[in-house]
Amino acid sequence: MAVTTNSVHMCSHIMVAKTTPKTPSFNFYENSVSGVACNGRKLKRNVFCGVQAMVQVGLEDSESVRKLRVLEGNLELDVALERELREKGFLGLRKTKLVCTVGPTCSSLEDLERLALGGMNVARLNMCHNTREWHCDVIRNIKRLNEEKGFCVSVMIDTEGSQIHVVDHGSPSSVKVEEGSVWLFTARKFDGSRPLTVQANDEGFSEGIKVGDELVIDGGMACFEVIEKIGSDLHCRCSDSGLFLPGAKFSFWRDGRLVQRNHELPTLSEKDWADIEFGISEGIDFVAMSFVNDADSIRNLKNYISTKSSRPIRVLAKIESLESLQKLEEIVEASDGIMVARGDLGVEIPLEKIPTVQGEIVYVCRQLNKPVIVASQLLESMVEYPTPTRAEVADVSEAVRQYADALMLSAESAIGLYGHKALAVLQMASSRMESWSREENQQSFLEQRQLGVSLPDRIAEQICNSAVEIANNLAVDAIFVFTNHGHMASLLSRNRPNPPIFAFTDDESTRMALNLQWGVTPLLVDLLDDVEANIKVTISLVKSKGLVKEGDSVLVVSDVTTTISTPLAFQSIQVKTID
Ligand SMILES: Nc1ncnc2c1ncn2[C@@H]1O[C@H](COP(=O)(O)OP(=O)(O)O)[C@@H](O)[C@H]1O
Ligand SMILES: C=C(OP(=O)(O)O)C(=O)O
Ligand SMILES: [K+]
Ligand SMILES: [Mg+2]
Repeated sequence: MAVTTNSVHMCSHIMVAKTTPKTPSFNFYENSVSGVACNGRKLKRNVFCGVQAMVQVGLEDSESVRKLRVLEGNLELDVALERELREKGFLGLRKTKLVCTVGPTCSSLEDLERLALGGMNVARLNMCHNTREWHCDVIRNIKRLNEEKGFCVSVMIDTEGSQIHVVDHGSPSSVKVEEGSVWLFTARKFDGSRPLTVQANDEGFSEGIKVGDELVIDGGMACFEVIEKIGSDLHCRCSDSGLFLPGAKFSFWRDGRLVQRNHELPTLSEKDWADIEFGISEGIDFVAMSFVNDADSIRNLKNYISTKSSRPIRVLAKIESLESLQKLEEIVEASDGIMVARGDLGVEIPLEKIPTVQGEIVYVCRQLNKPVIVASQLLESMVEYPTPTRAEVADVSEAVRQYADALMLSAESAIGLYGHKALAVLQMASSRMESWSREENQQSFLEQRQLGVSLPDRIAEQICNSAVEIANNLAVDAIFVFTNHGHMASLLSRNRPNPPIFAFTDDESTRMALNLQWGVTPLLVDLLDDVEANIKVTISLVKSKGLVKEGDSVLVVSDVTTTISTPLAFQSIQVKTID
């Protein structure tokens, strides 16, 4: 079949070829995709099936056709992953990625190594806390583990952002609020703590607030009714007793709806910009931007980073306000990934809405092919106890069932005594739910998004959708993908295939970014210009590590250019049986 458009010539081949034991060449037989599928049975040895779509790019596009470096290679495989692979085999590999917040109880080299061995894929540094020097030491420790011990842990900084909250006076960790008691909320500073007085960090905290509005602390820790407003000060009577925790956040409600206020606080404060600058100089992989309210702030930061850093840094948008939910699609499109920041989100939307909103965010991210992290309070009780509540395990399992790319620990790892245990719980719960989902085969069909997507992108998407269907039907042991910027790897991941995806790249920042994508094991390898040679080299490298053996089958997807003099971009699928 050949389709000709103005600047792009496209022809698709579907081939099945069989080798004879002694000759390396293939005899090709034309066949159809349905002829390739073997209804879940394993391929016989020496059978080679291939589906290829070739795109001949017009001359004006030839510059953009990527060239791969020609170098015989060395395979960099994460040691924690290698261990897991040996223990559990390909199908047993955990697909859901794990993010750990690093804090005082896990910041030493030994503790970080323990977390890395326990499956931490990304280390998160919350710039709200501690000094830049402290964060610097942590980042250097992680880089050291990666370089010296062969781990592959990416680094994320999470900006402090600007938000209205209670100023912490260093008073007892929690203050009791009795029903009927009347409290003063003010932005005025005073020394030490004063009874029944709460200081807000911003003068505009009560702008637009009226007598009769409801003031909710931390999404329901305590509730007040505004009974008097004098200047910017509010007198409030407690209507539902509870607790004030340090740095408590508040939201105002009127007639059952959040009072949205466009206060003047910028998404990135001066301190945030300085922290980002610091992150760039330390070679971080991700910036998670707190309190994103529109796509512009994401685009600005991405532009800024591209002018300041020679190495790409992925920008993740934290969805933690009502406004960001209202502009979800545009924010997801503009960002490199999303964090469902349930802690603050639970202050701005009713708690009972969190599970469905989380499901929607995860779904939109998958549609738009962006990785998504489900964060906050997953195993909160493990901050104090060595075992989670059953409800927490159910919450973790639900996030895995929704096919989130990653799960995140916050205080559990940052200040808890059982951070490594919490990580093990995530590991076990996600592996269990993944295999259950696989058995249920609840692969939900992805709508085909056609609008606004260019033809080469659509080809890559279709190739990856078909590749995953073939991989699942043939029950191959693994999917190999050769990728420069991780695009094909993420399109494969988006289909949540049964076999693991091994993404070979020679770009270090691509490798670190792919650490956040469901089911993708990113490997750094020197790639050759020749697709067939890359396949040969990587298979033999993986084989030499004892990770694949004779009779195993792998499906290979590549989106690299050819060596042929006419510029050709190949996107191909092949199934190889190891011999
Ligand atoms: N770098 C750090 N230094 C000290 N404490 C930290 C650090 N990172 C996190 N924490 C602690 O862990 C808790 C949970 O982390 P996180 O959820 O990231 O922050 P927060 O609760 O402020 O939103 C924080 O409240 C804080 O007590
Ligand atoms: C992850 C979150 O952000 P932070 O911990 O920075 O408040 C959250 O609010 O859930
Ligand atoms: K933060
Ligand atoms: Mg938050």
